[in-house]
Amino acid sequence: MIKKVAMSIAGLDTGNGAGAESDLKVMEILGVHPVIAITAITVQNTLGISAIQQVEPDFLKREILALKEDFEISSIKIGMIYNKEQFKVVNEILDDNIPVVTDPVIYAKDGTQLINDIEDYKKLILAKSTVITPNAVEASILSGIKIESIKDGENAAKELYEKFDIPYIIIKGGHLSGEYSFDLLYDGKDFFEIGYPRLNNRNTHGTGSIFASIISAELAKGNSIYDAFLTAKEILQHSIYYGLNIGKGIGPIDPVSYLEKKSQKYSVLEEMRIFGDFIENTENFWKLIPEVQSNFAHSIIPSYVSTLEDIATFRGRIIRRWDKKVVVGYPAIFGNPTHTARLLFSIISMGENARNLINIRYDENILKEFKKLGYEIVEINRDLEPLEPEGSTMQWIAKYVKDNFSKIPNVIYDKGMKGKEAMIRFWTTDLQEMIDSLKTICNNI
Ligand SMILES: Cc1ncc(CO)c(N)n1
Repeated sequence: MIKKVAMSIAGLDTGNGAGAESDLKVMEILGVHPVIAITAITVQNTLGISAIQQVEPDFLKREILALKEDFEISSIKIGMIYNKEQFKVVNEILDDNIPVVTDPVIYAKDGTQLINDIEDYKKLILAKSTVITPNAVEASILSGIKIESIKDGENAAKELYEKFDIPYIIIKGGHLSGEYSFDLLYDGKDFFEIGYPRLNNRNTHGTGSIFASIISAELAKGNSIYDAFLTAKEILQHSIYYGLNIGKGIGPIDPVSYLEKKSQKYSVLEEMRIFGDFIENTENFWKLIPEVQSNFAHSIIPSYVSTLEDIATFRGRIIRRWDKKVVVGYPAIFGNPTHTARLLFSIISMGENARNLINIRYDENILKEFKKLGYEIVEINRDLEPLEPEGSTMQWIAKYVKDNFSKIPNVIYDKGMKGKEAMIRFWTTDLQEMIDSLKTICNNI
């Protein structure tokens, strides 16, 4: 196995939010092998930086040379780099044939200065970069142009492009206001702007480092700056959404969640197959299927669920045929707005650790079996359901049960009403528990 190798020249954040560790994390996720030259150790947690120990310039040089001698480096990312002496060392080893992505982290979130000797930095580091990724504040400092709008950002990008002869300028608009957060890329000819809905999440530590690392990793793999920019925006949005609420201050964003969610979705599809096999091979299962047929909703780990896209159901439902055969309507798909998916989503939104939900035929004997298995059962009276808004029944059921019983029992049934078939809905956390319970019921009815 061979991977591209990308070098990160950065400070170490003891709290593992920004800097070298965040570079490591996200580059690994993107399939690049990161190697690190540490410029400084920062004593840092979610509350800020309390001390900085810089690495001697000579020692930094030895780190970089050891890496360059051994590996074929496909891109270099430069983050915190402390002072003039360090700039000189780095400047000497920069090679025109290797893309250099520079994140001018002049100040940390708490205001601590991470890069000193700014005038030297401009000459020795900025001007040798292929891409720079300042936020609006940093771009203002470096260009001398105050940035309060996208138009200002475009002017600052032009100024930086012309003054320092940097091929690509990216200015991040996360610090500006507005419903959308825009970043812009300037290549000397055109502006490319990407906006995502602004997230109000508090835990945003590491955003800048991770953004630049994604650009660097993507360039190392040979992707274009334009594709790298798209990838960075997408992963950043995801990582901020799932930012970690740990520590007493501003917690780290979580790029690992991007991979975690993808792999969970794969497991969910495999488990849909397992559940489908169980249904099709279980005697008497047809007795559980109502007139409107059944479906089964299965979710990724509830703490990762953000929309119906995180819940799978069978596109063709679970059908009882005329000859009592039960047929599963594959494929399993995510984001299908079925009753089962919407009810499971609502139950999860109420804070329950629910992952599986099936609707089955209303029958006193089936309810008795659930009771025998030890489940708590609740009846809801659909006469109480408000008529408006239409299509919100599943949300209403979850809220009604939660309000009246504080937790949501695993078996919820109603006796129907005009035009609505009576129904039992059964949810569990554990898939095997659901299979075992349904198997027992099928054996006994
Ligand atoms: C080590 C380090 N690099 C970069 C930043 C900027 O977020 C930080 N806080 N710490």
